[in-house]
Order: sequence, then C-alpha cells, then structure tokens
Amino acid sequence: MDLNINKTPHVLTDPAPVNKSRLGSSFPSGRFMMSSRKKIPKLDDVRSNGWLDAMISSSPPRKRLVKDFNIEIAPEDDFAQRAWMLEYPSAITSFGHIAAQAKNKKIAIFLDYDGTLSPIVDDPDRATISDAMRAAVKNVAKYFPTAIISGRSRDKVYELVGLTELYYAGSHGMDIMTPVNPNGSSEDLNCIKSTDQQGKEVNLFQPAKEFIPVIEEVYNSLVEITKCIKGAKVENHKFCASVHYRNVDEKDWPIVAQRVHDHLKQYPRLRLTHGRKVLEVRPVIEWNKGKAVEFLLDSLGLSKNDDFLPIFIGDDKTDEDAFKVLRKGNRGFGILVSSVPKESNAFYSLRDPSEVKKFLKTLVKWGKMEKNSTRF
Ligand SMILES: O=P(O)(O)OC[C@H]1O[C@H](O[C@H]2O[C@H](CO)[C@@H](O)[C@H](O)[C@H]2O)[C@H](O)[C@@H](O)[C@@H]1O
Repeated sequence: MDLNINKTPHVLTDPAPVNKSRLGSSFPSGRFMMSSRKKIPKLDDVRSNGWLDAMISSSPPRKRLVKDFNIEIAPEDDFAQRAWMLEYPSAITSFGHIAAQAKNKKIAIFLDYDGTLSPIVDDPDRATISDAMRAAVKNVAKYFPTAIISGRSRDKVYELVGLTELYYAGSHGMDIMTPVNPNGSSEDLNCIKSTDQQGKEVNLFQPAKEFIPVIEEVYNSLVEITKCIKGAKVENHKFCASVHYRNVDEKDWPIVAQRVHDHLKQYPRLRLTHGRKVLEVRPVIEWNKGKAVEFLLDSLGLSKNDDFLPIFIGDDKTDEDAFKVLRKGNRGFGILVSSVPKESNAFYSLRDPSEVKKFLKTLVKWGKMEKNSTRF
C-alpha cells in the first residue's frame, strides 16, 4: 500500500464487520429516522434476508490507523493471520512454486482494478493508478497476454489505466473488447464489430445489451431515492449500477439497504450483489468475471490446449467467480489481494496493491529470463 502522509485521497481499510447483537442494540427495528426526521418503513426485509449483514460484513476488519500518519497497526490476532497465510501463501514468497507451475507454459494475466491496481479510497472518481503501477502492468503485457476485468464501465477503466496493449472487460465482464482476428472464436450473437479508441476494428461482446435502457432507468431512480442520504453515491456502468455507502454514516446503512431493496422489487430481471461498501445492481443473466475469463481465454485462442496458465489477481467478492473457474478446471489460479484473513477460492495472496506491483515486477523479470533462455 502506498503510504504517503500528505497524499490525498487517503488509502482506506474497511470497517470491521459488526456482529448481530451489536446491530440489534444500535438499530432497534422501526426506530430509524432520516435526517429529515421522516419515519422510514420497517427494516424487516433487509434484516431477514441477510442483506444488511452482508453489507456490514462485506469488507475486511478495520485495522487501527495512527491518525495523521495513515499508518496501519497490525491486528492483534496475528496467529489467525499466520494461519491464514499458510492456507493462502504470499504469491511473492511462493514465486518459485508459481514459476515451476508455469514452466513450459504461457502465462495469461487477468487483473481487477479497484483494490488491486488502485488502492481503495473514499471517492471512486479519485481511484487512480500510480505511474509505477501503470509501468508494471505495461511491462507485464510485453511478456504475457494481459486483461483488466473490472466492475466499472469498460470506458472508465480504460480511461483510468490508459494502456492500449491490454484487453479490457468492464461491468463485471458484461462488456468485453477483443481484437477482431485472433486465433480464437468469437462467433456469438452477442458479439458486434466496433472500433477501439485508436480506430482499430475490434469485437465487442455484450451479453447484457438489452439491459442498457433499464440500467439507465434504475440508475436515475437510485440517484433520486438516495439523494437525501448523506454520502450515498450511485454510478452508472452501462450494464450494471453501483450504490456506494462507504461515505454514509453507519447508522444510515439500513436506510440505503432498505431503499435499494424496495426499489428493486419492481425489477425482477435485476439482481443485487455486494462489493466493498457497494451494492451492485446487475442483470439476472448468468454472466460474471469467471465467465469473462473463459470468454477471453477462448476468444484470444488461449483455451484450446493446456499450454496456458491463467492467473487472476483480485480483491473483491466478484473476483471469486474468476478464482472459482480457475480452481475448478485446475487450469490456473487466483491471487487474492487482502491484508486480512478472508475465505477465498484463490490459491495465493498479496496484501495490497503495492505487493501486486512487486509481484508483477517479479513476473516480468521471470518472463525476461524465460524468453532469453528459450533463445538458445
Ligand atoms: O471490479 P473492480 O474493478 O474492483 O470494481 C469494483 C467496484 O470498484 C469501485 O468501488 C470500490 O473502489 C472505490 C474506490 O477505491 C471505493 O470508494 C468503493 O468503496 C469500492 O467499492 C467502483 O467505484 C465500483 O463501481 C466498482 O463496482
């Protein structure tokens, strides 16, 4: 993690999950008031279906920050941390093992954006990628096919990363741009021809095309129904929408949950998933980051033989779909970015984006060595 004392925005760790008993005493049912002092509907729905619990526990425990210096103090439960690290060893210290698995194979790299390439910050619009991280990703792409698969819209994540040598998938993989003529297949009804930012012909795979108008509609109404909740922010990612509650006072989280939940009842073809202090509104279609990895491997011609070792690096719940796909087929592996113990389908871990950068640099060194050694 980049710990720069004077730098804004501050890099954040997420608040501790709150247990049910605490929730119960802090938020007795039926006593939630808006700042306008209007009574809001009872919160039985979001409680009974576990939404609120999921919101509260959707982020790792808070680590104590030394105020003014933004320095993290390690959690007391060092033992749990060490035990967890045995199960999910560091991808840096285990690099030798990873290299052995990759011997005589070609690696393909899949990267999440927020929390992986860019540290988690308060304002999603200020989640930039550092020049050093951008350079590391650019170098990786010289040796290995590299794709970014983000929950953000494809345009937005391209604008943030700004590297033309990568493949981009936005909206949790519901918007994928691939070259027109790779070795792979792309004959799918959801594929259309388009042009990229450089005017090159490309394929666009958009399995949730028909949802664009409804997402626009629901985005507008979510903005409306959350506008009086201080700190709430809604983003439109074209094929999905995000409702952020990171900057909402914790006592108002149930209001966010209830309003979004009630509103979505009118949209049976939309569903809700949880991310890091964010509720993600998505089409009900069977598509996720795992499917996007499979699609990319296929359309880039990387899935036809066992010669490829796909590696996915991500920090969030939505990245678990990709970890699962790689684990299930025993094809490659996931690396979870987390500084606290979390259950995951990944094989390895990295603590934060600064370790991701270190790992990518190590990968480049190894790639260079491999390339040189195969020359002879
Ligand atoms: O799949 P990702 O690239 O990781 O995108 C997931 C969500 O990331 C962004 O939100 C998260 O990062 C923000 C900036 O650090 C943070 O403020 C927020 O609390 C996090 O949830 C993005 O804004 C969302 O739209 C993405 O869905």
